[in-house]
Amino acid sequence: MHHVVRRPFLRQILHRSYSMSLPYATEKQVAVAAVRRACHLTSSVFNKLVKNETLTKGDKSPVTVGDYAAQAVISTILHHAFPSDFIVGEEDAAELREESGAGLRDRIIALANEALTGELGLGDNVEWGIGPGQEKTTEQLLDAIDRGNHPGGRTGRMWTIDPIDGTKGFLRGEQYAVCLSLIVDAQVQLGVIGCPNLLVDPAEPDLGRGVIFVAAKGHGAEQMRLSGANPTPLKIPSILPSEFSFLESVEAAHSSHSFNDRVSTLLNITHSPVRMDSQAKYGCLARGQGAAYLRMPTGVGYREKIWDHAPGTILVEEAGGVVTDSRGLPLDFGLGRTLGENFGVIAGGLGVHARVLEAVQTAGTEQEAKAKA
Ligand SMILES: Nc1ncnc2c1ncn2[C@@H]1O[C@H](COP(=O)(O)O)[C@@H](O)[C@H]1OP(=O)(O)O
Repeated sequence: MHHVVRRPFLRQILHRSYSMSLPYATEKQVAVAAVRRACHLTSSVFNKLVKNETLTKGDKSPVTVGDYAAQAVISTILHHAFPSDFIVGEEDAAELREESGAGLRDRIIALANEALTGELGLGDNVEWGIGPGQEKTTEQLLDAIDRGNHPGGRTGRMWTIDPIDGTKGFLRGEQYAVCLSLIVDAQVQLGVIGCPNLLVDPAEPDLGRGVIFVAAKGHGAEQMRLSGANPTPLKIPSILPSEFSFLESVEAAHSSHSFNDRVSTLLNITHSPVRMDSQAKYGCLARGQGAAYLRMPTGVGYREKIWDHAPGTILVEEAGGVVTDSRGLPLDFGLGRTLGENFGVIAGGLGVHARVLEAVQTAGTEQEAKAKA
């Protein structure tokens, strides 16, 4: 009798301390498992279709194949674990449902099923629709891709998926990222960024490549191996690095290199910027590689997408840094699928961010004066 009375109480206490320690513990496990499988998928697409050039001329780009298949995998896992959550994903399956899309569709379904049915790994759970024997039908996988059509907004639980962020880097065999975030009532609660090509430790190249960055609101940021092993907390150094360099896009069309040059000059930075595709830049910043990430628009009209910044923003903030737009305003993830009125992105450690913001505003004023003259 004594035993029967005590057990629920104990369970209650255990549950309370567990949920106090990490309110989105299950979401974190599911998100890491989904990103890990998608990373293996995109690496295998690269090895099969890009490196070995097995695509024929009429085939769709390997990016398209990887993008669709990775979104199908992540969305399927999320739907099994959290059936009522919404998803804001980059892709929809309209093209794959057309008669002319049959070849592409078959390839994507095969890849997605291969990724979903792989052996269970560290922390995996069969209830998330993964593991041997868990094949899905074509219709189920196309529906999974289409579930990414949520318009976003200020209220509710929604996941953002960018199945291959940094498509140019993916094709060059350089950096790209598989990105996932959970947003609740417009606040990012969880961010996971898988970087299959990123060195585990730039100081020790022998450790190899393949990293997953994870951050949960109020609970810090960490880096782990693709397998989930070796979770290591991340903290942006609070002092100004002696070798200050910016992280910036490789693609000049995505971020103004000349504006960054001017900001560097204003800050007396002598080191060249580190150019890298995708949200791997946020990951590098969070682990102290590069002092700030600066992304200024190259023209008017392009609106940044929430899936391109939600995981990176929480990662940098949880590592002790600050992320704002070029006016110093927080990024607003509650305006729909884009960041709306936010103009540019500045990310950096606490002190560094303030200095970069000041220099960005000076460079902006100069630019406006020049345009008027
Ligand atoms: N004109 C643009 N300005 C800023 N970002 C852009 C622009 N065009 C595309 N992007 C986005 O930049 C991201 C990659 O950024 P990075 O240069 O840091 O690797 C992609 O998600 C891409 O979106 P999309 O996938 O719609 O092409």
